Amino acid sequence: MANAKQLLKNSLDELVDAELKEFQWYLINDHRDISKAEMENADRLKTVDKMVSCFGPKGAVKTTVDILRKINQNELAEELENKHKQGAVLETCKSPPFDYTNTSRELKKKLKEDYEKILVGNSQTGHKKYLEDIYTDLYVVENETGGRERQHEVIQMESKHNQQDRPLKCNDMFKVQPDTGRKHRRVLTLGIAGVGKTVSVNKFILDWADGKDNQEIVFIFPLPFRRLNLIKEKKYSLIGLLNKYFFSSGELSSLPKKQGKVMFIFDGLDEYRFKLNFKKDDGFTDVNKEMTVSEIITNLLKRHLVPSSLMWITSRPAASSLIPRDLIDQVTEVRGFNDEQKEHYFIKNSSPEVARNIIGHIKKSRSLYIMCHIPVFCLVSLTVLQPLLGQESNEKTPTTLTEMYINFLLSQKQQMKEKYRNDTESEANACSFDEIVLKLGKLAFKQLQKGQLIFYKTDLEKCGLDVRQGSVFSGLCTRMFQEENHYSGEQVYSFVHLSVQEFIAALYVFFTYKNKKANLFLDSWKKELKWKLSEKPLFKLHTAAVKKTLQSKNGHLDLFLRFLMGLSLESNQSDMKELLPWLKLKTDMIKDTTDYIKKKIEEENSAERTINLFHCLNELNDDFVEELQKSLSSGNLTAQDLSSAQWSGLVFVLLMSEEIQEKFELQKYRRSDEALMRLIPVVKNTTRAL
Ligand SMILES: Nc1ncnc2c1ncn2[C@@H]1O[C@H](COP(=O)(O)OP(=O)(O)OP(=O)(O)O)[C@@H](O)[C@H]1O
Repeated sequence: MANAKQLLKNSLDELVDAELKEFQWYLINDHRDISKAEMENADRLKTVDKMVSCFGPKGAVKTTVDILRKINQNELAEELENKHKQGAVLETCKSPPFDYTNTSRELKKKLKEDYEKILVGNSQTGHKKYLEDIYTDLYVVENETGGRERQHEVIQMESKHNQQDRPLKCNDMFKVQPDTGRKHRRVLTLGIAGVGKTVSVNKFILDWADGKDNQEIVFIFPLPFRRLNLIKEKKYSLIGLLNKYFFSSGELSSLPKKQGKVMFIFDGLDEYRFKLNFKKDDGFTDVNKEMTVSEIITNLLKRHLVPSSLMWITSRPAASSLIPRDLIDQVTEVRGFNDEQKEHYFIKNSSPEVARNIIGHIKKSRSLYIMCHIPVFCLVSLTVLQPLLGQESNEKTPTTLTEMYINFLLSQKQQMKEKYRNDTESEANACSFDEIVLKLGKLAFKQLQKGQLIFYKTDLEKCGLDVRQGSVFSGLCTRMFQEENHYSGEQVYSFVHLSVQEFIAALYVFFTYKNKKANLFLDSWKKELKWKLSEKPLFKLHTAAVKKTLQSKNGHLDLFLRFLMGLSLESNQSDMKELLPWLKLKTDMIKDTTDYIKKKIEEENSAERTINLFHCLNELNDDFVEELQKSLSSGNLTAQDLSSAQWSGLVFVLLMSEEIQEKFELQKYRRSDEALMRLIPVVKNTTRAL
């Protein structure tokens, strides 16, 4: 029996050249993923290959039938349709189960190449390291009730009874659970920014591609949301999408049907820019049917498409509610490094001597040591502290998020200077680091507002950045997804880590306020004028930023807001001056802002948002512990209702607070045994637990 490619070739052979041209014209105009250039000199064979790689075999037959009808080749269309149907029937009746061994091997080879190295966001421009060399085990827990919706409070409280977080190995996440004998098929993994979700996913993929674990899975398809954003509203069949990303010659024509043989990994739900509509009752079951990426995702999750597949989704907690919890079998949380893992990270990522110095140094500053439970802070600490290690005294150790990132940028500046020291041509680049930071800031802010985390050359140019300048990429911004260039013909860029984009965006907003007297949240000159004439412009800027942040459904401005608050603190501004020498210093009052945030905390329903507002108060050096206690006991932030990820956030913000070191009024928090358990790290660090 002829395969789809042969059938298509036979049909196109029947067309004369002018008809073929007309056929290709429809192909280009009806399907945006086939470009004019690709069809320019394409003969029949090339046209067939292109269609199969874009739409998959079944989709290509359907497309051909449709176009043949449009060009009045109805008989040919019918013949093709019938022959293809007969073939499909024969195949299901007679053919033995499809052998996926070679396709699986090919996928493993590709994924190994793609995932064996990760970009390490330090100043060695776009430097990649072997994942195995930097990877340190993370603390991941199983948490069945984490982040449940409020309407399920009763069930949540019941199921939480007697339940504790269980540490879990990522590689075991989809295996039969030893205690219950169950196998989870839809897992949602939560974790705060930079805690290691992407790295965990990458390690899982690499271990599979290397043949080390989870070998019963035949295909793993990593589809990061960041990359899916690039597809925009373009329609693909699932098979077409997989062929586009993983099989350049379009050889994937079907998927294994047995349970657990195919796995989809969607990393970074918080970064997805399109709506996921779970209410729409589309029920698409055909892997060859063209649909939007959002429809592919919702239909996979609702078990319409490839119902036997495994799915792993990762997200920052603020965006986790975008997926209805009844579609998820298991929620897990990446908690970052425990103390032992932190130290192991530094040992693995530097020489033993340097590691000893760094560990000694961060241990002296309790807050910094705590912050290092987040791997991206370990990375920042490594970058910031390495150059300081030669000196005897380590004057100022950063203690807040904002201080850490200011220092991170300063160290980038220093390293860039050293890099270009003997390079006269590039010296100019090194000198204008501050200028580059502001231009990158403009880019970061504009794009962050739109929820855009990857940009094109034109976006960079609009902000005055010349991509040919090597320094643009120095540790802050990087070229990414090389394979995308292949399809779109355009280079794609992003910041080395989302938190870097969030920080630089805040720096830009603050600098524009200070030096240009402008409020970037205002959209009309009338509002701008009113703001300029107001008595408290900084307060007004802050309130606009808080409002905007609270409006966001997926919390995409949360970290930005924390940075903006941190930068407004006078003590941080002298460090910033080193970064941006022409920054105008003037003391601003922040009391109005802290009062406003406290008012918002009282009004806010979402625990995530409330915790972020507490973080903001902490960045502003406010003594907010009283406030937090009030929130917990008033029921506004009810202790029993907090999910695991929310507890982590709360404990983190408590540990960061200087106030809590002095005294910690345990009785005010003790609403349940569980609450007490969760707060143990806080108690341990308190000099006097009341
Ligand atoms: N297990 C690990 N071992 C070593 N380094 C790690 C590990 N996990 C994370 N890192 C470091 O921290 C950085 C941030 O981690 P990652 O991108 O996985 O965070 P994330 O949770 O996906 O964050 P976000 O929500 O902001 O995307 C990595 O680029 C890496 O340098």
